[in-house]
Amino acid sequence: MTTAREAAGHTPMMQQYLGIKAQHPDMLLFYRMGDFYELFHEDAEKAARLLNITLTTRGASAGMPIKMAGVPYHSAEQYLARLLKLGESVVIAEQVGDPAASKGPVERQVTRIVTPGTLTDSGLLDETRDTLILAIAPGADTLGLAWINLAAGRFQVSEIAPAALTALLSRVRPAEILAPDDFALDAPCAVRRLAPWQFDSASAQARLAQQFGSRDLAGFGVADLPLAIAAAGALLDYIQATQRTALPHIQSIRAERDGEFVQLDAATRRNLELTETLRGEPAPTLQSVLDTTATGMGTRLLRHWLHHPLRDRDILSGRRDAIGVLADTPDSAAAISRALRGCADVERIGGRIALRNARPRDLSGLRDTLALLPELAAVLPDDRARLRALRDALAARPDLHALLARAVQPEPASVLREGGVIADGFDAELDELRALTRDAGAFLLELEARERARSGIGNLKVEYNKVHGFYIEVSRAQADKVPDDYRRRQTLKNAERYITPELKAFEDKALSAQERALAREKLLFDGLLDTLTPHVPDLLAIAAALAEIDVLASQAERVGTLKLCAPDYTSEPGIVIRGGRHPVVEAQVEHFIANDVTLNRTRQMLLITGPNMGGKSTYMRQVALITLMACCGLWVPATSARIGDIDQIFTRIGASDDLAGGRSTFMVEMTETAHILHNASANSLVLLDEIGRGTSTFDGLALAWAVARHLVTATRAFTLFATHYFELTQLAQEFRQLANVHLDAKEHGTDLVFLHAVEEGPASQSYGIQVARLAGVPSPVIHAARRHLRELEDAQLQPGPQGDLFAAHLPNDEPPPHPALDQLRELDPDTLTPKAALDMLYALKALTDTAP
Ligand SMILES: Nc1ncnc2c1ncn2[C@@H]1O[C@H](COP(=O)(O)OP(=O)(O)OP(=O)(O)O)[C@@H](O)[C@H]1O
Repeated sequence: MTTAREAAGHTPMMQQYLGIKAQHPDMLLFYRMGDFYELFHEDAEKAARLLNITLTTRGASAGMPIKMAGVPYHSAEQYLARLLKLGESVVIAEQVGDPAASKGPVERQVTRIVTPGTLTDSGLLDETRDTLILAIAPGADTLGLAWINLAAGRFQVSEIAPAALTALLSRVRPAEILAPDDFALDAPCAVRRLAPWQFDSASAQARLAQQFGSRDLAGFGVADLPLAIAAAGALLDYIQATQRTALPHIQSIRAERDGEFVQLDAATRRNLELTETLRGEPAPTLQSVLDTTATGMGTRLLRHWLHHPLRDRDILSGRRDAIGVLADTPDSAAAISRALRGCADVERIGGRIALRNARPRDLSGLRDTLALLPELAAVLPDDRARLRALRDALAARPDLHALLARAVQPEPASVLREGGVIADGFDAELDELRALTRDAGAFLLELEARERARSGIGNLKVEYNKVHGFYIEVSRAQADKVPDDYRRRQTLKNAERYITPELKAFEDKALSAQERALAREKLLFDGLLDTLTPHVPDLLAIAAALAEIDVLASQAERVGTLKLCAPDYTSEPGIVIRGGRHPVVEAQVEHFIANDVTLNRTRQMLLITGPNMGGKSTYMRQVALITLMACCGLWVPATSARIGDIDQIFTRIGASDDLAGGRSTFMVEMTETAHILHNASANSLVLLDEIGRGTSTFDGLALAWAVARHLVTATRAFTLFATHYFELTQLAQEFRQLANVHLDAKEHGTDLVFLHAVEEGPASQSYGIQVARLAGVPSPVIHAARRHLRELEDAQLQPGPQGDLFAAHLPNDEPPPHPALDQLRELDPDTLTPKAALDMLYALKALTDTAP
């Protein structure tokens, strides 16, 4: 920061700059100078590095050369986009004073602050995903969270345990996080630090109530979430400070309910490649296979659905049935998609209207979209409640269309400052000013004819250019014939240019008419935004309906193309899928083999064995993906699917180390396993792929064995457990809830053919060496491996440590459950009198003395 004393030695302009910069020390300041935004000092160095632009110096201030880098005003947006992608925030200071009228530097003001999480400009936003900003207010053992999609005005809160933060961040995916200075956070996005006092719950309550125009927050169902409210208050203040305008489209706040979503942790979201591959690419993923939506709104909603699978069966069957109706009427689904292709991004336009940064083409796009709504409503089938509700939402605002049709030119200019936005006939004064400019042509022709006659100069011309305005041009040879009232304006090599009092008077009128017309257009445009602002909530409701119709129609199209079926939602716990396929792998192989799965209370865990490359991972993932798609209300790649209530999906798949986080491959594997064992319930779906392979064989085997056992007996989660430890298949003899299934391969001469069909029972062979040969491992190595394998197999026939490990050792290691535990399980504390409770305590104590 710069003190007044330090600033004193600087030029007046630098003093102004430093004054503004001192208010925003941790953001880049774009300081407008003529046609450039300039950055100075450290900002200049940073921008030069990040944007690869030239770093120069400019004069000196306080005896030091000033480092400077600049970007042209007209292409500033592309530089902004790059900085925001890198997580930087940018403060924009514009010239607001009149350079001609001001002594000293022109007055400048911060007009907006662009941050990664509060973007709303169409040029800067990614059309395919929501941009969100999230605030964290930490409490003793709870975190208050609030996040907002500013472009759409959606405001959400939640309170969670600190351990659940990573999962929530991987779901919400904010572009920017606000957190108090002292809160330790390692986030994959821009983090802005605020002072802890900015997260004050009491003032936040008042601030939010004022924003929503309500007396208190009782009506929003958030009153009992003080930390979440504190986060919401800090967030709202920050947004207000960056946008520097009212936020009329933020009208309510919603708390997420416990158990609303099927929970997925961060690793599971990644492993299932819902919207990004493990390498971070957008395809091939579940979204890339399913997304045939026609609008950015549809793409974003589908992405949101895939990341927010629900447990509310009414909503899910509503979506599923609507897709079914549209799939049965392919003509209307196609007509809907056609109409949607003409729709603008009403959600973001609505947001920009509210934030007063809408552009002319936002309004023409909105007008054209509103015009399409009746057509869309007419082709939307109405024999399902969900579709009827969506159709009603479309019928909302014919009056707004009429207004925009009258007010905005059919193809308005892209920016307001050049005019050509407001339609003729909308405003009498504008029409009159435009007529003055337009009629200039006729007047000038008439003047030219008159002056030729008056002067007798046949080639006299009346013309205009930007620098000199209007003039009469006469060739040098004729110059002595000009009348007396001609005043010389400019001398060229072969011609003289003149002005007359009449032409001067016309010039003043025409130029000022043009300027006044532009000012008038600006005024009318602002007026239009004023008129539209109170209707933004209606526009956002229309946008939500368009997005959902888009997703439903696109999924109806997918039903036929990808051969999907409608899932059944049952109250019985479990998952039963017939003819299931992996939607992404299926698109990549020539002939995909469909497989069944049955998981229920008597068949809780499937232990999957089979050769490498056999299809174990594919099979497990397809069960998770089909379950997840069903929990999004989508049709699924199977011939039938019955899905019980699933509360969470966990995956422990694939090896990856987290070197940056200081965790080895095995450590990551065990951390994820621990997380599953702590958090999975009897209604969870758990996928475990080759647990324990990252360590020595016996350690790994013993761990895998114990994990499987715990999941079957204690957690009772529906589990798919793929393993190369054949020894584990013996567990099926111990637990009837555990079944062995396997994938197989057949050797055809030197070839190995994978069958990809899931069969009951354990696998007989692993074919690891054959797969290694297919992969091109040199034949001496393959031969040596074969020889060694035979030796190992011979050694195994002798009683050895491995046999001991499973036949006798480990199972007997487990002590039988203590009888006191059984008594405790039977006990119902609510029905005990104090006396009985005391007696029970003595009885339990006596048991611990006698039992082993
Ligand atoms: N059901 C199927 N139908 C057709 N092809 C399949 C099927 N399942 C898997 N595949 C093909 O086999 C390849 C390997 O499958 P996957 O990775 O699931 O094997 P895996 O048994 O998990 O192997 P590993 O034990 O080496 O991890 C897939 O990339 C796919 O091309």
